[in-house]
Amino acid sequence: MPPRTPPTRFAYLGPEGTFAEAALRSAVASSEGARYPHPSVAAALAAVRSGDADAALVPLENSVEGSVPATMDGLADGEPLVVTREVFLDVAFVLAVRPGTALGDVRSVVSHPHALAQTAGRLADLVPDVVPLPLSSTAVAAAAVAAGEYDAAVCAPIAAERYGLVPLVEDLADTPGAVTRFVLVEPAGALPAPTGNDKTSLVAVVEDRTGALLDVLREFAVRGISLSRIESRPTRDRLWVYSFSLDCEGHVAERRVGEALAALHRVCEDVRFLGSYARADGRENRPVQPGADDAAFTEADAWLAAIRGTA
Ligand SMILES: O=C(O)C(=O)Cc1ccccc1
Repeated sequence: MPPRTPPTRFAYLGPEGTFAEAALRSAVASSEGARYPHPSVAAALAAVRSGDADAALVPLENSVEGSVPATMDGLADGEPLVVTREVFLDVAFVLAVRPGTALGDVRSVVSHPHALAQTAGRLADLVPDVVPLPLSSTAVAAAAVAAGEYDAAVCAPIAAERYGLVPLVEDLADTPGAVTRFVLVEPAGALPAPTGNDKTSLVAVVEDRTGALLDVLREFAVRGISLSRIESRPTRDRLWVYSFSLDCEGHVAERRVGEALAALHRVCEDVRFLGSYARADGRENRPVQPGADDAAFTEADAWLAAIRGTA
């Protein structure tokens, strides 16, 4: 495999001050490339697809709220992209206002839907008469409050500072300790080398028939591959036809994972490979079961070749 050219132009869900920017900063040093804010997840992914950026850092899921649909769907559809890295970030929210605003003055609250969902209980207590409004990111919300369009934003402390706001309430999350999983996405073909502790992501579209999901799961189970996430998403273009978005342990370069993907390719309507990348959630993959490691596959190949007289 030729060595990959590391990305140097990074798109992210902007503007400055988003959690996505913080995740990108934590993963990629300034000396390794330039960061370009984009107004939406779709725009950041489009920048990679058009070649304007080499990679995009976007939120994928949150430990409290679940997946970010814009990212799930943006990866499942359109020109293929792959995840080359996952980045975990602790998120802490503040209720940010222009200096001088008191809680009693707050008539509107804005933020990213995930931030609003994770602070819904506290907001209901603090500003019961306000119906929070979703915007494309926490930092765009902070900028809109600074511009006087709304009274308060749910955002990162750093975003409040960046837009000249003050934190009226700190530690706003209903569930403390929430973690968001971001992914670095590159054009299809980028494949980091296996590290021995990797994950593989994919989307499988199955026919509407009895046992279709079981057929998908079986291909992993018989090869001793553990799944770390599975969820269904509507295909959108076909009514009541679903795709399954999943992460499994292992790297596509490993035989058991490669063979599971090849088997899915045979039995599913469609399979989209979404990348193999180093596991970064602080956990270790389960030990590979006896008979499921690469050496066992190679030995079995030799055995079969001998039977067929092709050795
Ligand atoms: O809007 C942001 O700052 C993002 O990066 C998306 C997001 C929103 C809420 C929690 C985690 C990530």
